[in-house]
Amino acid sequence: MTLRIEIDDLAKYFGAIKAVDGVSFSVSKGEVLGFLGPNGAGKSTTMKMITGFLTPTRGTVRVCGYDVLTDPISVKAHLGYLPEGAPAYADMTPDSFLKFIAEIRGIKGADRRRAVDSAAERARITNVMYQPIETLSKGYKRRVGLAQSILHNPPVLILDEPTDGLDPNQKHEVRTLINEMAEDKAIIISTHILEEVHALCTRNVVIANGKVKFDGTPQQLESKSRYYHAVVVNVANVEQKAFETFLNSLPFVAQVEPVEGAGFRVYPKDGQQITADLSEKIRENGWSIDALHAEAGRLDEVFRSITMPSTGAKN
Ligand SMILES: Nc1ncnc2c1ncn2[C@@H]1O[C@H](COP(=O)(O)OP(=O)(O)OP(=O)(O)O)[C@@H](O)[C@H]1O
Repeated sequence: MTLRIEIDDLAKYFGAIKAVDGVSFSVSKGEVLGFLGPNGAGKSTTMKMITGFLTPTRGTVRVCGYDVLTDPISVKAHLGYLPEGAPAYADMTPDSFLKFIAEIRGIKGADRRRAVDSAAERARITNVMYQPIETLSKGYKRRVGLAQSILHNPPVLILDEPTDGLDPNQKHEVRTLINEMAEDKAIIISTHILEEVHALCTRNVVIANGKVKFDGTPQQLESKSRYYHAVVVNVANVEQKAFETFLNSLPFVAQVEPVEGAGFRVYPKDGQQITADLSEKIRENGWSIDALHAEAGRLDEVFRSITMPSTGAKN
């Protein structure tokens, strides 16, 4: 595991506002870290500090071993950054914009053409290279931004809400692009779109009020849901009360609740998988199963419980 991004006790205060307040995590090559949190949680501020656009109040950021405070130029050379929203320079074409960025990054001559062509190809914008950026659709604008961020083939990518405001097709395309790049890079994407936890991320950090509330895999995040591994089950020709009593008597069952017109939802003890055991016990009784399916965790519920624990949801 090659560590590419190391963040230690990072903080940024704007006067009395503690936008980021002691954040620590690291990202390795091959990881796509989904940085989740509600509006105002501190995601953009953290990303701006990683990329050297904002100076931390406290703490350190290292990118590929370089400290962002003492070696900002090496840090910028090793990372690509897609800021929130669309790229500036709306009256430029993608071709002139990318050539301009290449120039700033010190890529010259034939290398410049090669870098622009390769980034344009990977971001799938070759068909709009000579059209003013302001006339492009949101999806294409975002892809121009992505092309800009990968122009120098950086080992680290920081993407701030890369799919925000895109339609489902455009979202899918941008996610595919990110997945394609994931293998040999360390990537952080900030998002509040929960479906991206599965579509994109190998790990998630959830922040709220400037502090890390969760750091783990998408599955670990999902397993915090009270619905994780719960099973909805119904049987034919059995009196409902008798069936409920039977379910409650099973050793692996923690709780049973009726589901309107669809039998019962059965919560397992200790989050274990109970589908097979449950179906076996029902068949032992000679009952025939009408419906039986396991539920996934509900990320919206987990997200709420982690970022707003006062709602009383399970944490
Ligand atoms: N330049 C600034 N001056 C003062 N306060 C700021 C500044 N930048 C951000 N903040 C505040 O810091 C907090 C964190 O903001 P940040 O933009 O990092 O959140 P975010 O998680 O990216 O939110 P969103 O999902 O809405 O983009 C917010 O309360 C915000 O108002």
